[in-house]
Amino acid sequence: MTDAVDVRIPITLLTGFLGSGKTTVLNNLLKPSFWERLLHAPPLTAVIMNEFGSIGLDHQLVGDTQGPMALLNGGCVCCEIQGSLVPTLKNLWMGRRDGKIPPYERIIIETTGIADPTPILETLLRSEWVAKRHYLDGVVTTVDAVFGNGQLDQHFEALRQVAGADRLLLTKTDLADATTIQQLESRLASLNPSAPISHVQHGNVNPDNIFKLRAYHPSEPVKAKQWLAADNFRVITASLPLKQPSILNASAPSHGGTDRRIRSFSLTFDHPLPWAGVSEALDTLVEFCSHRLLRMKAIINVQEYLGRPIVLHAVQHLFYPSVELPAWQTASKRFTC
Ligand SMILES: Nc1nc2c(ncn2[C@@H]2O[C@H](COP(=O)(O)OP(=O)(O)OP(=O)(O)O)[C@@H](O)[C@H]2O)c(=O)[nH]1
Repeated sequence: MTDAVDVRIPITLLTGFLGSGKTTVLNNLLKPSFWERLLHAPPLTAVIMNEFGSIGLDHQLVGDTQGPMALLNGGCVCCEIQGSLVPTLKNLWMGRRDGKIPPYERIIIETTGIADPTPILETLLRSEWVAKRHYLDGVVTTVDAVFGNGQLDQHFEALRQVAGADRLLLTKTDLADATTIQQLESRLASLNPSAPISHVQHGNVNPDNIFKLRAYHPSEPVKAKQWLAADNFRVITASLPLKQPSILNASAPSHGGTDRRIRSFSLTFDHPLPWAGVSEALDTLVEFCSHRLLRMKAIINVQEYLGRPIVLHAVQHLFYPSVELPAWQTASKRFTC
């Protein structure tokens, strides 16, 4: 599907550990004055804020917003109140359809600081009702430049927020020294090689790092290449046959080798692969490793579809329908995932 025909509403998941600057970023994005500087009309945005406490406070910190705001309080939308997300999206959508709320063009969901984004992604991607009317544009994670390292050491949620991100915003770089920032950046790159990292001070973010990421929706070869960011991964060269224990147990050290709980790697194949083999390998991956798999992205050169790259992605055990791209961008047609 291309931009021209996809009229569904994009959803951005804004996550990040406690106090890492999510609301500060959100606040800026919703301010008309922020967009005036960019000579751009602010997109009318609906916000869903999830707060842990039964009385939400964050929404009171959000200034002027022209779009609707929905609050999900009293638990985390990744677990206790996971079931509230789709009804909230439905209420917003029906209000928009019936003209009761402004016709918002996009949605930002701000999670709690201790949310695991993966179950939220699952909820969004699994619901047919949601998928018909919305698409997940991407996951944006804020990381505190001062406390980020310690939070990654101590809180598994912080690791998962980083590992599941499509963009990483390193916040409070005005407060951290250059060495701390550099060390944290290389740790983030090792945890999630495919997510570009931007420095953000006081929420002053470039909207291009938040919107139109189309992270689950690569519609052109050029975007697909950026989306995969395969060059940043440690490569494991694999050979046929696909269904090999070595692939399933692949555990290449991450760049820094410090975060043993989450590792990232890529596999490349020099020759086109038979679809049956790919499919069997993926089934095996789901059967034996899905509980350990956070995210998978692939561009595959399949024997049966020569010349047409096939894009695949998964969040945990959930695999999404493959997308066929019109052509390969470069001469390289290696299967990378
Ligand atoms: N100096 C500095 N302070 C910042 C920056 N970004 C955020 N802050 C401050 O950090 C504090 C926490 O920021 P929030 O935006 O509320 O963080 P949050 O992630 O929404 O927090 P929770 O909702 O509690 O998880 C606030 O006092 C912000 O003003 C920054 O880049 N530099």
